[in-house]
Amino acid sequence: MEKQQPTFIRRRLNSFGYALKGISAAFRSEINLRWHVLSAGAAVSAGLYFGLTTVEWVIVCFCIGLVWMAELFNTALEVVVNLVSPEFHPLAGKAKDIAAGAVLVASLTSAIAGLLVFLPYFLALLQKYS
Ligand SMILES: Nc1ncnc2c1ncn2[C@@H]1O[C@H](COP(=O)(O)OP(=O)(O)OP(=O)(O)O)[C@@H](O)[C@H]1O
Repeated sequence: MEKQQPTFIRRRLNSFGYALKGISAAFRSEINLRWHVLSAGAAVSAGLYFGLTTVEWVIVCFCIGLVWMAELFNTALEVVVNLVSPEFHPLAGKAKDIAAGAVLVASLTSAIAGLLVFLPYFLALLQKYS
């Protein structure tokens, strides 16, 4: 008897499951990702406290997503580099350094955007209590 092909929805659900498995694997092996989750938690808490506008929430969400995405790509690239070049090789080092550079760019961009969003709220709070 012919084996039944998984339905479109089943295949989509499987892909979603693999993606979650990947995020969970990266989360378990990468200490940096845990820091990013903590920072995201702090930003969301501050956002709730200050009552950000919709546009400000969009900026905060994009910044969090940008950093997590960069870190996940960086982790995936590190895994592939370790697989294909477990020995020392200048190109392996270069690939890892460039991927780490992408995370740095994403983090700096998010830090600047975060400052622009939150600084006025912090200054207003300081003024209120001074
Ligand atoms: N196979 C290799 N060949 C040459 N240089 C390497 C190799 N592996 C790592 N390096 C160098 O050592 C640095 C640190 O590598 P490592 O794999 O520990 O990544 P990392 O940046 O510490 O990542 P993380 O802390 O996110 O796991 C790299 O950025 C690269 O410069």
